[in-house]
Amino acid sequence: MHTLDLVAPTTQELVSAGLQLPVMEAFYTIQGEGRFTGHPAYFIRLGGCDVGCVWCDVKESWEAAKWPVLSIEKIVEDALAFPGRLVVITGGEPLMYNLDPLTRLLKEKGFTTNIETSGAHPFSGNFDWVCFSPKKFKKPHPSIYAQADELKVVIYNKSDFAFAEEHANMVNADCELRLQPEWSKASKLTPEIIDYVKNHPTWKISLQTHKFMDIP
Ligand SMILES: C[S@@+](CC[C@H](N)C(=O)[O-])C[C@H]1O[C@@H](n2cnc3c(N)ncnc32)[C@H](O)[C@@H]1O
Ligand SMILES: Nc1nc2[nH]cc(C(=O)O)c2c(=O)[nH]1
Ligand code: SF4
Ligand SMILES: [Mg+2]
Repeated sequence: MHTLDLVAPTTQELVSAGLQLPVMEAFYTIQGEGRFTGHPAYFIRLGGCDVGCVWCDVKESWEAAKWPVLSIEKIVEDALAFPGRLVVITGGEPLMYNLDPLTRLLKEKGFTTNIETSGAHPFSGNFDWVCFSPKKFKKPHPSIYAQADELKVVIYNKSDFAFAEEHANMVNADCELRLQPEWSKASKLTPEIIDYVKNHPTWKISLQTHKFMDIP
């Protein structure tokens, strides 16, 4: 005799569907970088990254299994407790996950949705602003180029200027172009970036202003 069991989906299946996601931390702060510098924003930092940047400032995010898996309803409910309605989804590498359900729910609740991504995985989600920060350590997925509203390249050594220009040639013509000094080398690199931007005025400089303010 066969019984037809209704088997509850596993956590892994719910994560694959984007209905539950590993969250390293979520915090209300001031966007420190890029186009929305200075704007109050609620950051959702998803756990897990396979890009491996040597200078990454959140290496503790890399291992997804370390972080609690939360339902998208809980993630959005937590965001609603703060007065701001700008959300930044970051990580880790947020595009490791299907972001369609989370961004759909955030937009239903009235949030503006921004993402910080290396573009190393297929694009998903409904975003008002896509900040694409390509990395030499893992090639971006082709789906990111048409989506990027902002290209933000971290400058760690001189060869990164050429890497930045290569990517500028692949994004849409209206994509905003920014160069951001790698934090630990910022005192040496910032004058070089200032010179570069003055000589290549399609670029702007982006600083990690939250680190100067000593806020998350
Ligand atoms: C920690 S990453 C998380 C999102 C995604 N994995 C990415 O790299 O875009 C957020 C932003 O911080 C930048 N970033 C990370 N470490 C940095 C550092 N040491 N100095 C300057 N920017 C850094 C990244 O390039 C990215 O624009
Ligand atoms: N204040 C603040 N601004 C940020 N902009 C991008 C960040 C990130 O880690 O994705 C970040 C962050 O960690 N804090
Ligand atoms: S892609 Fe982003 S989170 Fe991943 S290692 Fe690089 S900077 Fe860190
Ligand atoms: Mg950060």
